[in-house]
Amino acid sequence: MNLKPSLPPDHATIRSGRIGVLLMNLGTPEGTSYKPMRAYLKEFLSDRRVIEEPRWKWWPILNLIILSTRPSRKGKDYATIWNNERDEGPLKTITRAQTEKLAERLKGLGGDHITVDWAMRYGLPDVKSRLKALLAQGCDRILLVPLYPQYAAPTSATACDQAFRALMEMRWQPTVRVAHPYYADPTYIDALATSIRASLGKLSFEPEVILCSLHGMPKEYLLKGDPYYCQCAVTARLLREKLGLSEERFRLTFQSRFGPDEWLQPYTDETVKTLAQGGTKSLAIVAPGFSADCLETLEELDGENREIFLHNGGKDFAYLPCLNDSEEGMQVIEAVVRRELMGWV
Ligand SMILES: C=CC1=C(C)c2cc3[nH]c(cc4nc(cc5[nH]c(cc1n2)c(C)c5CCC(=O)O)C(CCC(=O)O)=C4C)c(C)c3C=C
Ligand SMILES: [Fe+2]
Ligand SMILES: [Fe+2]
Repeated sequence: MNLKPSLPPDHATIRSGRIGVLLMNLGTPEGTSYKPMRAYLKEFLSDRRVIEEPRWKWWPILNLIILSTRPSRKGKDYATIWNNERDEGPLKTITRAQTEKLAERLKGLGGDHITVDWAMRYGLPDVKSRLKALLAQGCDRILLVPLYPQYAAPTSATACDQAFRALMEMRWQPTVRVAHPYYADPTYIDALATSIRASLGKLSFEPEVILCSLHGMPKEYLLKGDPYYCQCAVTARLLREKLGLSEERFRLTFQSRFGPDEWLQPYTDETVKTLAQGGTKSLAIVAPGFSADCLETLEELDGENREIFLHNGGKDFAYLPCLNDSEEGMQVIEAVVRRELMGWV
């Protein structure tokens, strides 16, 4: 029996049978001058997953106040960490490197059936165009990997929203999976501990206190049910136990507060100041919530918080780098992806 339908001669040929893995991170401006900075901040801060204020209330604050001053101010901050060789933010450089290394590491798994790509929630390369590129290559199964160890609506959910919005326009949707947050995965905790020990080993001093600084979020989002705070607390506890440190020496704090509302506490900058003023002479900060170093780590932690510590009586300060595309970092991303691909390969 012939099961093949007879197709009209102009029937579209659509490639299929491949698996796509899309690494997704936050995004970065296209340049540090006013215009690209404004475009980036406007896209970011217009996202209802990030700012939950009603539109009528938020629109004038954003357009008349924030977007008139913040682009120039933050542009100067970005300029201090910019990758001038590639003319891009470090978040892009590192996410691209993670993608290339992951593709290499997955070669044994799916032969040449797997394509690994990357996209940014805000700015470029955008999620929709990278999804379309995967489909064009014949990926009819796609794994979305938000590169955030801890789930938060303003990061993981909005990246997935963006992917789902693109899927809404497709006649033939791929089968889609979303990687689970990996905040408690032993591979992640082990990788962090190994990386922290190695970084500490290179220092000329032993820090009295290590701050485990996670990106903050309005406290209200936690009260409304976002699991981010609890996942951060689990990561910090597991990491502290793995490193064998007391609660006094290894402390969870939250950085990058934005706007007048209360955010998750304790705040990193206030803790740094209080410690320095209270006589702590040596301090290290690690930021395990970021899968790649970026403005929030390189400028805010290694720049601003270093200044705060040294100006308030501190003597020795170190910022310990993120996992990035290091061997440990790649072990984590590979483990997450391999687990989520089970049943597909
Ligand atoms: C205003 C609300 C914000 C929430 C809520 C928020 C949550 C959140 N963000 C990250 C990760 C990153 N944020 C980064 C930059 C950044 N974040 C906000 C605002 C919120 N973030 C702004 C306005 C900016 C841009 C810089 C600035 O103007 O201050 C970055 C760095 C991007 C880069 O290019 O380097 C990351 C990464 C997480 C994990 C999170 C979780 C709740
Ligand atoms: Fe942020
Ligand atoms: Fe910041």
